Amino acid sequence: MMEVRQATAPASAETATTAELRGRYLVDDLFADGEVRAVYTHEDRMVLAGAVPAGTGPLALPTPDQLRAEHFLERRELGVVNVGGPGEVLVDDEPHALGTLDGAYVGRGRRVAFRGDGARFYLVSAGAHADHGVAVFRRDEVEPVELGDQRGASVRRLYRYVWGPGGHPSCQLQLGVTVIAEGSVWNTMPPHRHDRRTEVYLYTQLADDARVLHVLGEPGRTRHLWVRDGEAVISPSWSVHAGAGTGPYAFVWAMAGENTDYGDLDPVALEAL
Ligand SMILES: O=C(O)C(=O)C[C@H](O)C(=O)CO
Repeated sequence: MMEVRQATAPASAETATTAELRGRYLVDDLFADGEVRAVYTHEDRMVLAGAVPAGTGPLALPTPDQLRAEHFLERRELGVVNVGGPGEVLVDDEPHALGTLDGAYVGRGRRVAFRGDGARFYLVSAGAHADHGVAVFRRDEVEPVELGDQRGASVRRLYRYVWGPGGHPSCQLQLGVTVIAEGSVWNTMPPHRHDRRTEVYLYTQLADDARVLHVLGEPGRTRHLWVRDGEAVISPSWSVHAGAGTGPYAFVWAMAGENTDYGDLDPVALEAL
C-alpha cells in the first residue's frame, strides 16, 4: 500500500490550515505489525516506508503499482534504519543484523526483506542510475559529529551513514541519525534549507506523552507541526527544518536531490525567522 503526495509551493504553507499542513507534510501512519506501509512524495520522488516484520517470518519489500517496476529497487536505492529492537535486513537473501538505530544502504537492483520480532525498519528510497553495493552502519562504530551547546539547549550527536564525499557512495540518498543529549531540546538550530535537496525527518525514541514541535516553511513565515514518536515530516527544498522536543528524542534524517554533498546547505540566520 503506497500513498502518493504531490509537491507543494512555498506560499501555500503560509495560508494552509493545520489539517492541510499535516496532510501535506506529516506522515503519521508508517508502522503496522506485519506490513510495509509507504508514502511516495513527488518532492525529489522520495519514498518513505515502515516495515514491521512482527514475528511473521521474512517480510518482503513489495512493489507498489505506482513504481511501474518489476521490483522495488529496479531503478531505486534504499536506506534503512532500525527504530525498533534487533532485527535483520535480508539483501538478496543474505542477512545483515541491525540493532536499534543501526542503518544500512542497499544499492539499485537488489531484493530486500526484513525479519525480527520487535524490529521496526524505517526505509527511505530515491531514484538511482547505478548500483552502489550494500553497506551496514552500526551506530556505536560511527564517529559522531558533536553539535550545539548547552546554553542553546541544542547539544546533540550526528551520526552520518550515507553522506556524500568521504562517506559511502550513493546516487542521491543521504542518511543518518541525530541523537539529542539529555537536557537539550533543539535539533538543527540554527536552521538551514538546501535548495538542491528534499529532506525527511523521522522522529523516534520519544515517550508516548512527549512531542516534538517541528518548524517548517520559508524563514520569514514559518509554521509548526506537533509530531509524535514514529512520525515523519517532509521538508521540500524551500523549507527550513528544525525542532524542539518536550523530552528526549532522536531522529533519522534523509535527503535526495541534485547532489550528495552534505555540506551544501543554505544557513538561515536566526534574525531571518
Ligand atoms: O541536528 C542537526 O543539525 C541535524 O541532524 C541536521 C540534519 O542532518 C540536516 O538537516 C541535514 O540537512
